[in-house]
Amino acid sequence: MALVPSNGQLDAQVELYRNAFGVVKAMALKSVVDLRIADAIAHHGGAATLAQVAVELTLHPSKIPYLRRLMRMLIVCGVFTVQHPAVGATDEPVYTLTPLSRLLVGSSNLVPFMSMLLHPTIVTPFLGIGQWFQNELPPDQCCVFKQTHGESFWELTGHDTAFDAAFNEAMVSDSNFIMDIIIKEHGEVFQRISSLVDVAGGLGGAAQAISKAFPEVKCSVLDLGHVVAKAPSGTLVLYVTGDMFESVPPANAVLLKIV
Ligand SMILES: C[S@@+](CC[C@H](N)C(=O)[O-])C[C@H]1O[C@@H](n2cnc3c(N)ncnc32)[C@H](O)[C@@H]1O
Repeated sequence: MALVPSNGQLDAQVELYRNAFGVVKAMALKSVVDLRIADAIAHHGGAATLAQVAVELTLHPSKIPYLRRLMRMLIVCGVFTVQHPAVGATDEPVYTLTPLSRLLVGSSNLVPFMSMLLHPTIVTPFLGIGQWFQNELPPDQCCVFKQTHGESFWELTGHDTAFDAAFNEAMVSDSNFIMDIIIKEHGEVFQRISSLVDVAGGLGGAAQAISKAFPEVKCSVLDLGHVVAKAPSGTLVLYVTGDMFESVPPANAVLLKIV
Protein backbone atom coordinates (compact mmCIF):
# COMPACT_ATOMS: atom_id res chain seq x y z
CA MET A 1 0.00 0.00 0.00
CA ALA A 2 1.35 3.44 -0.96
CA LEU A 3 2.16 5.75 1.94
CA VAL A 4 0.22 9.02 1.74
CA PRO A 5 2.12 12.03 3.13
CA SER A 6 0.33 13.46 6.15
CA ASN A 7 1.06 17.08 5.15
CA GLY A 8 2.00 17.92 8.71
CA GLN A 9 -1.25 16.49 10.06
CA LEU A 10 0.57 14.23 12.51
CA ASP A 11 2.59 17.16 13.89
CA ALA A 12 -0.65 19.12 14.16
CA GLN A 13 -2.32 16.25 16.01
CA VAL A 14 0.56 16.02 18.48
CA GLU A 15 0.36 19.77 19.09
CA LEU A 16 -3.44 19.61 19.47
CA TYR A 17 -3.21 16.79 22.03
CA ARG A 18 -0.30 18.48 23.79
CA ASN A 19 -2.46 21.57 24.35
CA ALA A 20 -5.44 19.53 25.54
CA PHE A 21 -3.30 17.49 27.91
CA GLY A 22 -1.89 20.75 29.36
CA VAL A 23 -4.54 20.38 32.05
CA VAL A 24 -2.83 17.16 33.20
CA LYS A 25 0.37 19.12 33.86
CA ALA A 26 -1.50 21.55 36.07
CA MET A 27 -3.24 18.71 37.92
CA ALA A 28 0.03 16.82 38.38
CA LEU A 29 1.42 19.98 39.96
CA LYS A 30 -1.68 20.18 42.15
CA SER A 31 -0.98 16.68 43.45
CA VAL A 32 2.59 17.76 44.35
CA VAL A 33 1.15 20.64 46.33
CA ASP A 34 -1.67 18.59 47.94
CA LEU A 35 0.62 15.71 48.91
CA ARG A 36 3.66 17.91 49.68
CA ILE A 37 5.89 15.66 47.56
CA ALA A 38 8.65 18.30 47.43
CA ASP A 39 8.75 18.36 51.25
CA ALA A 40 9.01 14.56 51.33
CA ILE A 41 12.07 14.68 49.07
CA ALA A 42 13.56 17.62 50.98
CA HIS A 43 13.22 15.65 54.25
CA HIS A 44 15.48 13.02 52.69
CA GLY A 45 18.18 15.58 52.08
CA GLY A 46 16.84 16.51 48.64
CA ALA A 47 17.04 13.02 47.13
CA ALA A 48 14.67 10.09 47.70
CA THR A 49 13.54 6.84 46.14
CA LEU A 50 9.88 6.21 45.35
CA ALA A 51 9.57 3.94 48.37
CA GLN A 52 11.00 6.66 50.62
CA VAL A 53 8.61 9.23 49.17
CA ALA A 54 5.69 6.81 49.63
CA VAL A 55 6.60 6.20 53.29
CA GLU A 56 7.01 9.91 53.95
CA LEU A 57 3.59 10.62 52.39
CA THR A 58 2.03 7.57 54.09
CA LEU A 59 0.85 6.22 50.72
CA HIS A 60 -0.22 2.61 50.43
CA PRO A 61 2.60 0.57 48.78
CA SER A 62 0.12 -0.49 46.07
CA LYS A 63 0.22 3.12 44.83
CA ILE A 64 3.99 3.12 44.15
CA PRO A 65 3.63 2.19 40.43
CA TYR A 66 1.19 5.09 39.99
CA LEU A 67 3.50 7.39 41.91
CA ARG A 68 6.23 6.42 39.42
CA ARG A 69 3.97 7.53 36.55
CA LEU A 70 3.12 10.79 38.28
CA MET A 71 6.81 11.48 38.91
CA ARG A 72 7.58 10.76 35.24
CA MET A 73 5.08 13.45 34.26
CA LEU A 74 6.53 15.86 36.80
CA ILE A 75 10.04 15.24 35.48
CA VAL A 76 8.82 16.22 31.99
CA CYS A 77 7.37 19.38 33.55
CA GLY A 78 10.71 20.21 35.19
CA VAL A 79 9.37 19.84 38.74
CA PHE A 80 11.69 16.97 39.71
CA THR A 81 14.66 15.16 38.21
CA VAL A 82 15.62 11.49 38.47
CA GLN A 83 18.98 9.83 38.71
CA HIS A 84 18.95 6.27 37.42
CA PRO A 85 21.36 3.66 38.82
CA ALA A 86 24.31 2.59 36.70
CA VAL A 87 23.62 -0.22 34.22
CA GLY A 88 23.58 -3.53 36.11
CA ALA A 89 23.18 -1.91 39.54
CA THR A 90 20.14 -2.90 41.58
CA ASP A 91 19.67 0.48 43.28
CA GLU A 92 16.36 2.27 42.93
CA PRO A 93 16.15 5.52 40.91
CA VAL A 94 16.54 8.57 43.10
CA TYR A 95 14.30 11.63 42.68
CA THR A 96 15.67 15.09 43.38
CA LEU A 97 14.40 18.65 43.59
CA THR A 98 14.79 21.18 40.79
CA PRO A 99 14.72 25.01 40.96
CA LEU A 100 10.89 24.76 40.52
CA SER A 101 10.27 22.34 43.37
CA ARG A 102 12.72 24.17 45.64
CA LEU A 103 10.18 27.02 45.54
CA LEU A 104 7.72 24.63 47.24
CA VAL A 105 9.86 23.95 50.32
CA GLY A 106 11.38 26.06 53.06
CA SER A 107 10.13 29.01 55.05
CA SER A 108 8.97 31.38 52.27
CA ASN A 109 7.59 28.73 49.93
CA LEU A 110 4.96 29.29 47.25
CA VAL A 111 2.71 26.36 48.27
CA PRO A 112 -0.16 28.64 49.44
CA PHE A 113 -0.08 30.54 46.13
CA MET A 114 0.02 27.36 44.04
CA SER A 115 -2.81 25.82 46.11
CA MET A 116 -4.92 28.90 45.41
CA LEU A 117 -4.19 28.98 41.67
CA LEU A 118 -5.21 25.33 41.44
CA HIS A 119 -8.13 25.55 43.90
CA PRO A 120 -11.38 24.07 42.51
CA THR A 121 -13.14 27.41 43.07
CA ILE A 122 -10.65 29.05 40.70
CA VAL A 123 -10.28 26.17 38.23
CA THR A 124 -13.97 25.27 37.75
CA PRO A 125 -15.04 28.56 36.08
CA PHE A 126 -12.58 27.92 33.23
CA LEU A 127 -14.72 24.92 32.22
CA GLY A 128 -17.56 27.33 31.41
CA ILE A 129 -15.78 29.77 29.09
CA GLY A 130 -17.48 28.35 25.98
CA GLN A 131 -20.90 28.52 27.61
CA TRP A 132 -20.17 32.08 28.78
CA PHE A 133 -19.61 33.19 25.18
CA GLN A 134 -22.89 31.64 24.09
CA ASN A 135 -25.09 33.11 26.79
CA GLU A 136 -26.27 36.65 26.96
CA LEU A 137 -25.69 37.20 30.63
CA PRO A 138 -27.20 40.11 32.52
CA PRO A 139 -24.62 42.90 33.17
CA ASP A 140 -24.34 41.95 36.86
CA GLN A 141 -23.29 38.41 35.88
CA CYS A 142 -20.72 39.50 33.35
CA CYS A 143 -17.80 37.29 34.39
CA VAL A 144 -17.13 33.59 34.05
CA PHE A 145 -16.53 33.32 37.80
CA LYS A 146 -20.02 34.66 38.55
CA GLN A 147 -21.60 32.36 35.96
CA THR A 148 -20.18 29.37 37.88
CA HIS A 149 -20.47 30.53 41.47
CA GLY A 150 -23.42 32.92 41.30
CA GLU A 151 -21.39 35.76 42.83
CA SER A 152 -18.22 37.71 42.11
CA PHE A 153 -14.85 36.63 43.45
CA TRP A 154 -14.82 39.43 46.03
CA GLU A 155 -18.41 38.71 47.10
CA LEU A 156 -17.37 35.11 47.74
CA THR A 157 -14.24 36.08 49.72
CA GLY A 158 -16.47 38.47 51.69
CA HIS A 159 -18.45 35.63 53.32
CA ASP A 160 -16.44 32.40 52.81
CA THR A 161 -13.97 32.82 55.65
CA ALA A 162 -11.99 29.64 54.93
CA PHE A 163 -11.52 30.51 51.25
CA ASP A 164 -10.73 34.14 52.09
CA ALA A 165 -8.08 33.07 54.61
CA ALA A 166 -6.50 30.72 52.05
CA PHE A 167 -6.60 33.45 49.39
CA ASN A 168 -4.99 36.06 51.65
CA GLU A 169 -2.34 33.57 52.77
CA ALA A 170 -1.63 32.82 49.09
CA MET A 171 -1.12 36.49 48.31
CA VAL A 172 1.17 36.93 51.31
CA SER A 173 3.29 33.97 50.19
CA ASP A 174 3.70 35.52 46.73
CA SER A 175 4.56 38.89 48.29
CA ASN A 176 7.11 37.40 50.69
CA PHE A 177 8.83 35.67 47.81
CA ILE A 178 8.84 38.48 45.26
CA MET A 179 9.41 41.43 47.60
CA ASP A 180 12.55 39.82 48.99
CA ILE A 181 13.98 39.81 45.47
CA ILE A 182 12.68 43.29 44.56
CA ILE A 183 14.13 44.84 47.72
CA LYS A 184 17.51 43.14 47.25
CA GLU A 185 17.79 43.87 43.54
CA HIS A 186 15.87 47.15 43.10
CA GLY A 187 15.58 48.53 46.64
CA GLU A 188 16.83 51.92 45.46
CA VAL A 189 13.34 52.79 44.14
CA PHE A 190 12.04 52.90 47.73
CA GLN A 191 14.87 55.16 48.91
CA ARG A 192 13.52 58.01 46.82
CA ILE A 193 10.04 58.15 48.37
CA SER A 194 8.67 59.11 51.77
CA SER A 195 5.24 57.46 51.56
CA LEU A 196 3.63 54.60 49.65
CA VAL A 197 0.11 53.21 49.39
CA ASP A 198 -0.33 49.57 48.44
CA VAL A 199 -3.68 49.72 46.61
CA ALA A 200 -5.73 46.54 46.99
CA GLY A 201 -2.77 45.32 49.01
CA GLY A 202 -4.54 42.43 50.79
CA LEU A 203 -3.00 41.67 54.18
CA GLY A 204 -0.12 43.91 53.16
CA GLY A 205 2.65 41.40 52.54
CA ALA A 206 4.34 43.79 50.09
CA ALA A 207 3.85 46.88 52.25
CA GLN A 208 5.12 45.04 55.33
CA ALA A 209 8.27 43.98 53.50
CA ILE A 210 8.91 47.55 52.26
CA SER A 211 8.22 49.00 55.70
CA LYS A 212 10.62 46.58 57.40
CA ALA A 213 13.41 47.29 54.92
CA PHE A 214 12.72 51.06 54.73
CA PRO A 215 11.11 52.14 58.04
CA GLU A 216 11.39 55.79 56.97
CA VAL A 217 8.83 55.14 54.18
CA LYS A 218 5.31 55.66 55.57
CA CYS A 219 3.42 52.65 54.17
CA SER A 220 -0.32 52.19 54.03
CA VAL A 221 -2.56 49.49 52.55
CA LEU A 222 -5.98 50.08 51.02
CA ASP A 223 -8.34 47.12 50.83
CA LEU A 224 -11.91 45.98 51.39
CA GLY A 225 -13.31 45.91 54.92
CA HIS A 226 -13.32 42.14 55.40
CA VAL A 227 -9.59 42.01 54.48
CA VAL A 228 -8.53 45.00 56.59
CA ALA A 229 -10.37 43.40 59.54
CA LYS A 230 -7.83 40.55 59.45
CA ALA A 231 -4.74 42.71 58.91
CA PRO A 232 -1.81 42.32 61.30
CA SER A 233 -1.61 44.88 64.08
CA GLY A 234 1.38 46.37 65.90
CA THR A 235 3.33 47.24 62.75
CA LEU A 236 4.31 50.54 61.13
CA VAL A 237 1.90 49.86 58.24
CA LEU A 238 -1.44 51.69 58.33
CA TYR A 239 -4.46 49.74 57.01
CA VAL A 240 -7.27 51.71 55.40
CA THR A 241 -10.69 50.34 54.45
CA GLY A 242 -12.02 51.60 51.15
CA ASP A 243 -12.90 51.04 47.52
CA MET A 244 -10.04 51.76 45.14
CA PHE A 245 -12.55 52.79 42.47
CA GLU A 246 -13.79 55.59 44.72
CA SER A 247 -10.64 57.01 46.33
CA VAL A 248 -7.04 56.18 47.13
CA PRO A 249 -5.20 57.62 50.17
CA PRO A 250 -2.58 60.22 49.14
CA ALA A 251 1.06 59.08 49.00
CA ASN A 252 4.31 59.69 47.06
CA ALA A 253 3.98 56.34 45.36
CA VAL A 254 1.18 53.94 44.53
CA LEU A 255 1.90 50.21 44.44
CA LEU A 256 -0.40 47.91 42.48
CA LYS A 257 0.59 44.27 42.72
CA ILE A 258 -1.49 41.53 41.08
CA VAL A 259 -4.54 43.79 40.88
C1 LIG B 1 -5.22 39.53 43.85
S1 LIG B 1 -5.31 40.33 45.40
C2 LIG B 1 -3.77 41.19 45.44
C3 LIG B 1 -3.36 41.52 46.86
C4 LIG B 1 -1.98 42.17 46.92
N1 LIG B 1 -1.87 43.31 46.05
C5 LIG B 1 -0.89 41.17 46.62
O1 LIG B 1 -0.30 41.17 45.55
O2 LIG B 1 -0.63 40.34 47.50
C6 LIG B 1 -6.45 41.63 45.04
C7 LIG B 1 -6.90 42.41 46.27
O3 LIG B 1 -7.79 43.42 45.82
C8 LIG B 1 -8.74 43.65 46.84
N2 LIG B 1 -9.86 44.37 46.24
C9 LIG B 1 -10.79 43.90 45.37
N3 LIG B 1 -11.63 44.88 45.01
C10 LIG B 1 -11.22 46.01 45.66
C11 LIG B 1 -11.69 47.36 45.67
N4 LIG B 1 -12.75 47.72 44.95
N5 LIG B 1 -11.03 48.27 46.44
C12 LIG B 1 -9.95 47.87 47.18
N6 LIG B 1 -9.47 46.61 47.20
C13 LIG B 1 -10.09 45.68 46.44
C14 LIG B 1 -9.05 42.25 47.33
O4 LIG B 1 -9.67 42.23 48.60
C15 LIG B 1 -7.65 41.62 47.32
O5 LIG B 1 -7.03 41.77 48.58
